[in-house]
Amino acid sequence: MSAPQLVVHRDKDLMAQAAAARLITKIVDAQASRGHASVVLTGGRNGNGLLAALAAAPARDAIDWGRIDLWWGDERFLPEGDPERNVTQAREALLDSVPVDPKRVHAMPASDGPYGADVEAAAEAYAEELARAADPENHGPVPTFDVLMLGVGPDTHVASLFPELPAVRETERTVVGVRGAPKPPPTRVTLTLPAIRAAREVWLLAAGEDKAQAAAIALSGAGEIQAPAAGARGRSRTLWLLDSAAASQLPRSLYPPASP
Ligand SMILES: O=C(O)[C@H](O)[C@@H](O)[C@H](O)[C@H](O)COP(=O)(O)O
Repeated sequence: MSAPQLVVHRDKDLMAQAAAARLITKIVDAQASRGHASVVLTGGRNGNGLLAALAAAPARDAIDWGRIDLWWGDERFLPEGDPERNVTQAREALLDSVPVDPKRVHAMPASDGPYGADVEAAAEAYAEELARAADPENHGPVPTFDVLMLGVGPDTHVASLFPELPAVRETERTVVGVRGAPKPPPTRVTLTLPAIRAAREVWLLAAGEDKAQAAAIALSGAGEIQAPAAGARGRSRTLWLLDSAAASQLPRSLYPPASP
């Protein structure tokens, strides 16, 4: 696993715009070299801010929207269409504005879907959907995601992997149900660290003063059980995208060199 790389932008808006530009390039390159792209989206303010910036980006339609698979790192286990669901917010921010192939938008099950209120069954169903889409050559339980994005919570949680809770300790399953999450709503579906670490690249999004302590903890050697963001590593790249407020408590040794 590669050591995390850090890029710090002036403020939240610039971070979202720059991250969106970075994502466009990554997707276009993946489509050029492999014919398709596979991206995992994240919920939250930073995640949705990036999607909104992507929707407004001049180069947006350099992406072939019919050849991209979209997955989620986690989902709030609420009824279909609930405004608090990550997929609802992603549709509003971006997906309703671009011609994605609905069969390639892989939303996590809703609490009024085929599994009802059984969040573990919903998680198992999503794990099976991931396994069906896994690349035959690598026989892995999930596709080789080109980019997996994660917002970072003030407590260092990523996806719905919260410090010390059972989900962050999962070492076998790729998707699990979460009950009693400290961030409402309490019931969620989430990828686990083994699934996250199958991605080629993991991008962690942290903007705002309220992320400064979490970034400093996660990047200063904390363990993944106490600081789940510390365990979010990509196979070939782990990239932290911060704004200067979120980077304000980083050890000086970590802060990227000032531009010459
Ligand atoms: O369902 C969710 O809430 C998100 O998936 C969650 O993991 C989010 O990314 C972080 O909590 C950061 O959220 P903010 O960017 O809003 O701080």
